[in-house]
Amino acid sequence: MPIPGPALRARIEPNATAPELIRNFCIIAHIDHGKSTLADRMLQLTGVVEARAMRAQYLDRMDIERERGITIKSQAVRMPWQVGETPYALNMIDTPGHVDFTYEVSRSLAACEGAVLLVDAAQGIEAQTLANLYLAMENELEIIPVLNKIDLPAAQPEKYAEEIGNLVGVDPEDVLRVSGKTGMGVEALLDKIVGTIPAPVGDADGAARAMIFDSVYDIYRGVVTYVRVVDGNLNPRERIAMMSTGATHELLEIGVISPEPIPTKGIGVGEVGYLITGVKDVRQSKVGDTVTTQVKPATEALGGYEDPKPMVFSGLYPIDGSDYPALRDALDKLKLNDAALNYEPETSVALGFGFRVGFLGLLHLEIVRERLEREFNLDLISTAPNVIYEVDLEDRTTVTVTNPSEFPGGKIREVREPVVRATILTPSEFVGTVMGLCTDRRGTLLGMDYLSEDRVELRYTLPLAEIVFDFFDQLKSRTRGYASLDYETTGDQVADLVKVDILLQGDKVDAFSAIVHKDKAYDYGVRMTEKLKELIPRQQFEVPIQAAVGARVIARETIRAMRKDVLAKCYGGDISRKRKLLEKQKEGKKRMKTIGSVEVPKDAFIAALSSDAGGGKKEK
Ligand SMILES: Nc1nc2c(ncn2[C@@H]2O[C@H](COP(=O)(O)OP(=O)(O)OP(=O)(O)O)[C@@H](O)[C@H]2O)c(=O)[nH]1
Repeated sequence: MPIPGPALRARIEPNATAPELIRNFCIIAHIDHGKSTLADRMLQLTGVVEARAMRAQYLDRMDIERERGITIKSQAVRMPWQVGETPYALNMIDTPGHVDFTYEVSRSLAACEGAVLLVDAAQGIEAQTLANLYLAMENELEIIPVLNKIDLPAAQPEKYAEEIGNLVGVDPEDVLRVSGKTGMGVEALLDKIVGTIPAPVGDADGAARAMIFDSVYDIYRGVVTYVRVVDGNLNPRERIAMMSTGATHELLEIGVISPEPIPTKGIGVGEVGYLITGVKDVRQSKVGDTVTTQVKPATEALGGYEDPKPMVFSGLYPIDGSDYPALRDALDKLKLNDAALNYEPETSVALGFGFRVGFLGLLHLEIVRERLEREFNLDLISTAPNVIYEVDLEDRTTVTVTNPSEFPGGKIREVREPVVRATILTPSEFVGTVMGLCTDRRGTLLGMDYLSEDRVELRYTLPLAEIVFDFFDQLKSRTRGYASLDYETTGDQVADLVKVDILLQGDKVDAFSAIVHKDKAYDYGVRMTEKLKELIPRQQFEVPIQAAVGARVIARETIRAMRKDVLAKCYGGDISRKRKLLEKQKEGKKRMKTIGSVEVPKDAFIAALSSDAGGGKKEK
């Protein structure tokens, strides 16, 4: 994408560094409600990206984001906008809409004074609409409610304007109606942003303080750090300090993004821009941290900083053991660009050398796994996702378990599991179905409210282990896609949990072990042995499959031996057919992991848990 020419650059570099001419806002919404498309349209309307250069969802740079149509990394971009004779600089932050990335959303919100709350006019308010609205209100942002996709025949603007008006406390007539796709209403929205969102305030003469709200590794420039300046200013060539660690770096470049990096002479109060210091690891430039200057350091950091904490763990193993060094190097590279990625070496009896990797959630797990396979050409096995358990033993010691194989065998006094507070929005017709699913996943109803005559908000406490795998898929499939989910961790609870082991030919396969509630152990054992019987191909010998709790076998299946050699029917036949069969067999072996003497398909480790995982009863 070419850097804008002098004419455009002149418009982008107005004297809008004055805080009263700056508006910092973000776009927040439920997944797929149109944030990125609206951002595209704003880029075009403000002339920052000419129509011919526009690719749909311009700001979603990662391939996976574009293929999956979801925004993962927040992007900040500065847009010039004139109201009357006055030129303004609008700093827009397009935020991730997925529950895995709530921390990043919260840091983007902290960099703004206002938020465009976008609601799909054909869907209405969803769970993440509420979650992001509450986050924006916690940050005391000015909210501009907007109905999007009003070009859709299924749009019901009157109905949902009423819903949003009740929620945000504005007259439904004041809810803007736009179409990110056609551009209708977007100019009026830009004017409303200037007229409604307050200008940033700060102490221009104070010690510099800037909040990091994104940090991206670039293979050519090293880490590009996105900041919002609250006090003072930052200038090229001065030394800056990270307040969470005290580390200092020389500022090699500073500028604004519009939509590509444009170096400037510095950024001051209220400005949103980027810093390049030459560091190579995003961990040296943490989202939520405060940047100050070494020469005149601030005494107090800006609030809200947290180290990202992994919520879900999974084992990652190369199918081919000789790929272990390549997997380690690939994780080291991904870590440069993903501050939330945690991993450490792990050994499995069944799978060999691998890593126990911590993720923010299931989408984060899938994205990392896809990137490892696609960008580093690795063939991987990932074991079922686990949460962190705390196990108190009779001898007063406590074991932290992130891998079922670490679950202690001794006398257990108490097991604690993480729980979340879940918000589910559903049409009223599915309330019973949703309550049944939550009860089955050991949920406790906290309350329910009718948002309108046919939309209900349900609030549950649920064990994290019961939702990390396929709760969301089950929720969607049982409500014909209409229900939506958001959750946040709220601590832990004591639970009666046991470890269920799976044995192949009498040998325990640690990669298949799982920690489930005692009441669900039998169902889980039956389902896993049945599933594995389906997934593991017949071998030259009989393969007994057992599920056991400790020494007690609770379920078993047997895979009968294969009667004949694949080549049996083509002895004496044409050589090409024989070669094709052997090729096919070799191809098939690449996707297999040999455990003991049994060949297990790599997907068996996840597929075995599919359809109704999480130890739930056999669901209808
Ligand atoms: N008809 C119509 N479709 C739209 C409009 N805005 C977005 N879409 C479509 O809705 C889908 C989601 O749009 P995105 O802009 O990716 O939504 P998003 O909120 O950024 O999605 P996430 O980044 O995953 O949260 C895409 O297929 C868009 O083409 C609109 O105004 N009208």
